[in-house]
Amino acid sequence: MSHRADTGPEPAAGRAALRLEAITYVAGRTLLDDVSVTFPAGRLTALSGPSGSGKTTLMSIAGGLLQATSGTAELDGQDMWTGSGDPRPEVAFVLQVYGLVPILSARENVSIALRARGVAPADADESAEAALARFGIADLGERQVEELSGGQMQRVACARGFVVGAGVLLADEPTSELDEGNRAVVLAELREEAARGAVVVVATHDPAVVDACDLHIALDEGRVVR
Ligand SMILES: Nc1ncnc2c1ncn2[C@@H]1O[C@H](COP(=O)(O)OP(=O)(O)OP(=O)(O)O)[C@@H](O)[C@H]1O
Repeated sequence: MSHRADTGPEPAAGRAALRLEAITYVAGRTLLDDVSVTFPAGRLTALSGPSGSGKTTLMSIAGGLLQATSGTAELDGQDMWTGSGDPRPEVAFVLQVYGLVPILSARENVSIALRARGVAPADADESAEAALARFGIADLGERQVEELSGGQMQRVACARGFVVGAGVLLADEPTSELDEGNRAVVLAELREEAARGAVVVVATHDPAVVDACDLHIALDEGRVVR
């Protein structure tokens, strides 16, 4: 793990960290093998590794979407697995396949993340618009998601993940469809979320994204290799 003390804010004293201890995940074969990693609050952590190395599986366990076969994933001593596959409300994802509702508008897709957390619809819509603006797509709010390009969809997915102000933000390849300018925007926003004190993890194949992070964990064939 590399520590770049010269970048990013100092994590607030006593902030929570997301700790994964001896995580093994078996689905026909062993996809994760005795993985122990800590994702600190207030830091941007890159998770790299070849395609199929287990990044998405590890993030799914870290966020409580998937139950590990053995081992623990805890935030401040609290188990991330709630027993149902529904993540805790403080967890937000930017998913690789976006997970957007194609027939809803961009704004509605972002707004529902807040409505699901009990935010009143008008307030949720207002925050959704602001979140779309963070990613330079304020003008696409009314457009149905199925009419958008891949990169535009990815930015809607970012807006939906970021709008929550989550304690734990898990972004799976959030820049894979983006040009350099938009990648820089997403990186700056990830940095902002960490500065707010969130645990921020970004799975990526992109060396420029790894470089922009404070910490770097690499997987290969389900094992931590750095
Ligand atoms: N539910 C499942 N059952 C069986 N195998 C699975 C399951 N989910 C993922 N896999 C396999 O586990 C391995 C790790 O997948 P994962 O999606 O975690 O990798 P990744 O590092 O995120 O890859 P990529 O960079 O391509 O997104 C792959 O070989 C994949 O085919």
